Amino acid sequence: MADIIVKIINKSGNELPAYATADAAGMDLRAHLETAVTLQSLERMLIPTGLFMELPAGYEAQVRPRSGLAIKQGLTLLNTPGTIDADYRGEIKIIIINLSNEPQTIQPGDRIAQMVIAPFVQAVIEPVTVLTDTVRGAGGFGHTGKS
Ligand SMILES: O=c1ccn([C@H]2C[C@H](O)[C@@H](COP(=O)(O)OP(=O)(O)OP(=O)(O)O)O2)c(=O)[nH]1
Ligand SMILES: [Mg+2]
Repeated sequence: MADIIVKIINKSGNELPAYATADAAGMDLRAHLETAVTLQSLERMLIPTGLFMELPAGYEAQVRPRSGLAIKQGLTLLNTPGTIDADYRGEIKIIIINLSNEPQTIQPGDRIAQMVIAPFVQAVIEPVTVLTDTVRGAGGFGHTGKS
């Protein structure tokens, strides 16, 4: 299988994103900060990474929370999974929110999120007036498994 090449400009001074283990799905992303920042309970903040990327056509990057930060500090991503488009050339930024009851501090270089590279398809939208019948029909939101 050919390598999927992701071009990255790193203006952060932090190490480049990398897979921590042989079969890791995500690469951790680090905060590009001059000084530590503190988020109050329920406060959200846009944290820069200092990274600028060029993904191959047909691929996106998904920015996801780290489970350790979520369980230990209540820090998660407000828009998870964040979508990085293949044609985006701006800085990758992370929307962190503090869902804990206490203030939480992020230090420069902290690993605040992880990034998964994934293929996607662009669909062709076909407007119609009737959809095909199915067993499920309009049932949803806990519809199955009831007698
Ligand atoms: O967590 C995120 C989400 C998005 N982006 C960047 C890359 C993405 O390609 C662009 C637009 O993201 P999105 O489509 O989610 O935002 P929008 O609110 O729809 O803005 P736009 O109108 O620019 O698409 O912002 C990030 O850096 N971090
Ligand atoms: Mg958009």
